[in-house]
Amino acid sequence: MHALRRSSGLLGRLQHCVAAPCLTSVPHSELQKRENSASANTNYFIKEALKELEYPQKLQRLLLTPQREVLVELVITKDNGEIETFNAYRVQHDDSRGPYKGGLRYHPKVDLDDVRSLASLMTWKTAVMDIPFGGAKGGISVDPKLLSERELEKLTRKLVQAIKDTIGPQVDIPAPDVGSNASVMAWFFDEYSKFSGFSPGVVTGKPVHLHGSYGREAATGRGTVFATREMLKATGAGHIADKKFVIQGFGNVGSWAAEIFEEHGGKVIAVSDAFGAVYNENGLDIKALRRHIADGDLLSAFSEGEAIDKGTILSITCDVLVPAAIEGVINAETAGQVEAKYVVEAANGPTTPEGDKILRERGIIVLPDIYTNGGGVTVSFFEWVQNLQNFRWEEEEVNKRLDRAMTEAFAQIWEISRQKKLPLRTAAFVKALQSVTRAHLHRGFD
Ligand SMILES: NC(=O)C1=CN([C@@H]2O[C@H](COP(=O)(O)OP(=O)(O)OC[C@H]3O[C@@H](n4cnc5c(N)ncnc54)[C@H](OP(=O)(O)O)[C@@H]3O)[C@@H](O)[C@H]2O)C=CC1
Ligand SMILES: O=C(O)CCC(=O)C(=O)O
Repeated sequence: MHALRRSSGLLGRLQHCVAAPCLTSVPHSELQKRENSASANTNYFIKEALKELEYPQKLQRLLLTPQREVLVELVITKDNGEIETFNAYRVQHDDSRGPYKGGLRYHPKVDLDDVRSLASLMTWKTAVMDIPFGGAKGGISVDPKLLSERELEKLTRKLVQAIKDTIGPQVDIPAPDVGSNASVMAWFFDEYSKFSGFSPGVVTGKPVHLHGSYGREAATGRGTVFATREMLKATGAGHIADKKFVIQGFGNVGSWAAEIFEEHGGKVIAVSDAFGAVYNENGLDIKALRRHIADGDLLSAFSEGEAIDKGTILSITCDVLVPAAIEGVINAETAGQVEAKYVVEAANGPTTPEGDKILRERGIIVLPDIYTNGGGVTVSFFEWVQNLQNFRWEEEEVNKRLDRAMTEAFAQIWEISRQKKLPLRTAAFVKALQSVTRAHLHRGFD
């Protein structure tokens, strides 16, 4: 711990970084910590793990503080000739273990505080999964459903033009998140390459025919299933095959997780999206449901299930509840209604500290986000490696490596949890904090 005394030098450098690259200044009100904000919730969980580690205050601050925050305004001309502006963010939390890495969220409610929280989660996730990346996240305050494809493309290209000097294949590598997808990543790659030459490694989650990786689209859902399998095994609960699952969110992560749970013999008895929910006590036919949605039909109109109020999804009796949509859904009001033995956090930040406390008191085991959904960034890492090598792996190879990564990370978290008698979330943060701290100490601060 001797080297930690030098952390004030690094803090100085970080403070400089925070101020220097902002393309417009961040409103002071935005920078103030909000009670119960997403970043306050994330920091609460980190601090809980820091109590186990007893690191000096300056080091704690270094681990909690993002290294750089970029806020830009994007202006596009819409198809009808009107001009519209959007706020966009990229927060780079920590790069001690490798280039910054994390998705781009296109959502009307996204703000700097959300992105700050999500960037921090990426730092701990890459460390938990032991892949050589740091943590970052980006977002645009936009409802992508209200833009035409052409407008969305323009907006993405404007984002690249605005942040191109702070990203790059060895610097910061974005990826899909809520509201963005492989097409967005293709535009991103194309626009960046205009400035820097052919650079497929600047972004992951690209279409498979355009330097994407087999298996990336399904990776977060598939990783969630592997994670659940390991948890059920370790806790003596048996296999996925005889379990009932309820999934909130039926986008990329939720729908792939549902399909792969079903492939493993699990019964997915209810799923929801932003507009509705559908239930079948014998298990929904997930492939048929996905086809139904791909045809443009409402999830709740699926004829092989009963439409239910989406507000009831968290309280349906099941073995495993999988929040796979948005933040903060399991909170002081809802945690008491959860009727599952396990909560598997496929979404980022679905449980607030208050919600987490209630689940713990009720003996419900929570598999934390920074591990559960780490399959996405793990296969993003595989994609990046393939891009650097100009080479392609078979899907079977990708999935096998993903399985190994999820299994090994679980074993380490489980061991810490057992040895230190900690909930899995705190154990995961302990593992991640130790790994990131070790990287900082080895690299030095001068
Ligand atoms: N994509 C990835 O690889 C990764 C994603 N994650 C996390 O997983 C979560 C989901 O991301 P992803 O699947 O990519 O996003 P998508 O945009 O593909 O899907 C989000 C899903 O959540 C639904 N949703 C939105 N609001 C609500 C609500 N209030 N109640 C119920 N459902 C709702 C959406 O419904 P609708 O379609 O009707 O809008 C949609 O089905 C996020 O927390 C994300 O950060 C984590 C790691 C990697
Ligand atoms: O694939 C990636 O690089 C990051 C995905 C992401 O944003 C996440 O894990 O939350």
